[in-house]
Amino acid sequence: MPRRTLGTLPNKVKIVEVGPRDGLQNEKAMVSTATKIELIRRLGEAGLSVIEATAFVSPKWVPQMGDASDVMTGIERRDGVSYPVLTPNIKGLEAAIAAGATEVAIFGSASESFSQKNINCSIEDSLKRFRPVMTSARKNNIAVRGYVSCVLGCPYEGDIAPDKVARVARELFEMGCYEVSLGDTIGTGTPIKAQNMIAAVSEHVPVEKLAAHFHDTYGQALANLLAVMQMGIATIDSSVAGLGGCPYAQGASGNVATEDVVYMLNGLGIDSGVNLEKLVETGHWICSRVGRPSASKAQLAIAAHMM
Ligand SMILES: CC(C)(COP(=O)([O-])OP(=O)([O-])OC[C@H]1O[C@@H](n2cnc3c(N)ncnc32)[C@H](O)[C@@H]1OP(=O)([O-])[O-])[C@@H](O)C(=O)NCCC(=O)NCCSC(=O)C[C@@](C)(O)CC(=O)[O-]
Repeated sequence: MPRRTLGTLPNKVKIVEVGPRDGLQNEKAMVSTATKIELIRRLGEAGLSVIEATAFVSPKWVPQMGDASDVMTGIERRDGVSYPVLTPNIKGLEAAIAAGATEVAIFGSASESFSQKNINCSIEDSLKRFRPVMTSARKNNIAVRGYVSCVLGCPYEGDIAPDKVARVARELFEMGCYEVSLGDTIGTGTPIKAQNMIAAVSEHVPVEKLAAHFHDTYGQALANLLAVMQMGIATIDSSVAGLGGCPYAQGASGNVATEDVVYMLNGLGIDSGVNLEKLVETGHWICSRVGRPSASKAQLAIAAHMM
């Protein structure tokens, strides 16, 4: 039988694990700093090479990230693993550097309303605010990643035109972000919509510099990922056990679960460097710690055999 293919897919995918930050930021009950540190350790042990550790944001806005400095100074750093953190402004960057961060992320939005709700300023002002962060990061040898939220829809404005996404992504890239992560913050995207958005953005930012950051609110995230991988996307953001949601996007569920992504990649013969069994154990462990069921289908299925 001829071997079936899904078009051109990458040989290797880099997973950016966002569970300790995006996954936990929306938890109502405070998760202890020790649990966060242990989660990051276990994720490293499972083979994740990029683990977004925390966010140096205002604790009044996101109380769960109020222990950012303690998390960053408390983690055990593994060789070959990077631990980026969110920094919305210079104050965040300075605190992140003081806590030993070597990589940060700035985060903007393709939606004017979401920008106001999330970071309390317009898109234009956010870009102005990011410039000194970039300059200072460069001086301190800190790598900077960029995020664009609401790339496939906004909780306040509905549809977002791909050219709006492309504009913000281009600004972040031209400012010096080494990679731009495109967030389907509310998970409303579907595969063709996701491909159209990537087509628009990749006219301005090389596709190998883009990452897909898809939430799974409508169960579309894996389908959307496969669709954009066919266009050359080889960096995927995901969250262990599918934990998460955005404090400024009511009803949005977590990122696509890392376990589900790794299971799909394994089935496609694509290397991610992640040990699925160890990841499943980690997903099981963090769900028991935060007292919620896993949102990962693969985790539930595999754990049923393992535990
Ligand atoms: C950006 C601000 C700070 C503006 O908030 P603001 O109120 O306009 O800021 P401000 O400069 O007027 O400062 C207000 C207070 O916050 C303090 N402050 C100011 N900056 C910091 C800081 N860095 N760290 C700690 N404290 C800070 C500052 O010192 C002051 O304290 P006070 O004098 O009142 O005691 C605020 O809106 C904020 O922190 N927003 C963060 C919201 C957030 O974290 N959202 C979730 C992450 S984004 C996301 O999830 C989407 C993503 C990335 O995953 C992709 C996707 O899925 O789409």
